Amino acid sequence: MYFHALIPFKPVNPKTRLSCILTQEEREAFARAMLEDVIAAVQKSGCSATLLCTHSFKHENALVAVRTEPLNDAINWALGQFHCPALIIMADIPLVTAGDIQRLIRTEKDMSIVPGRGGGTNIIFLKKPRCFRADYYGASFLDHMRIAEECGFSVEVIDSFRMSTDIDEKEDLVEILIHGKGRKSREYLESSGFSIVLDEKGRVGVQRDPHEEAL
Ligand SMILES: Nc1nc2c(ncn2[C@@H]2O[C@H](COP(=O)(O)OP(=O)(O)OP(=O)(O)O)[C@@H](O)[C@H]2O)c(=O)[nH]1
Ligand SMILES: C[C@H](OP(=O)(O)O)C(=O)O
Repeated sequence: MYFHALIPFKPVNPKTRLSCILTQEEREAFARAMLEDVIAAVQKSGCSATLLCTHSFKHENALVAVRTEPLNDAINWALGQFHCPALIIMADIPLVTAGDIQRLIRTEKDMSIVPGRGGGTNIIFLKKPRCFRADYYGASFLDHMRIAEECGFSVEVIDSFRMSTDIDEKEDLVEILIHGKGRKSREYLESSGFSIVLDEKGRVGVQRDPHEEAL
């Protein structure tokens, strides 16, 4: 089956929730590294990619559409252009694999969806994208389930650690350091001096070599 992946991406001043440990320039490089991981998985799954970018951006393996309106408006504009099944996948889930994506697109339902932690939505696969409407932010998983029902879509909810792990906060970096073997995002963190550390209660966190800190 031919399908297309839509990857929203903010190349300028992204991941502000990581400002406590990364400068703007570093956040831009890190967001770009996570994007590379996502594009690699998308391409390996046999899917072509379009980046829906807030600012001008170039990528050798993806088409780019620059859309300056808010995220949901930009996605809904894009969904209206599709004549084939579509995947909406966020650029901050670097642990995703091609096999994970194939699991989504093999669904027998009209739509498959991967929740993010805290009520969000990390990936949606739509056989009829033009009928759907995206509603990210807040408890978007519930909103997307309701919209699917309004559209009359059958839905498969996919439970996957790798796809549910979106990287928003400092604590999330642990998952890349532990599970991100071979990923550009892990390479970036390691080359920037990040490593895992245990606190006095044995909980796993991240630390950064003070010599690598640009803040
Ligand atoms: N096209 C587009 N993509 C966006 C926009 N805001 C975020 N994104 C992308 O949507 C995905 C999820 O966004 P967030 O987790 O909120 O990322 P973020 O806005 O960079 O992070 P914070 O500043 O920490 O909220 C990522 O792939 C972002 O690059 C936007 O306004 N337009
Ligand atoms: C844009 C997206 O929204 P959510 O998944 O929280 O609805 C996100 O912040 O990852």
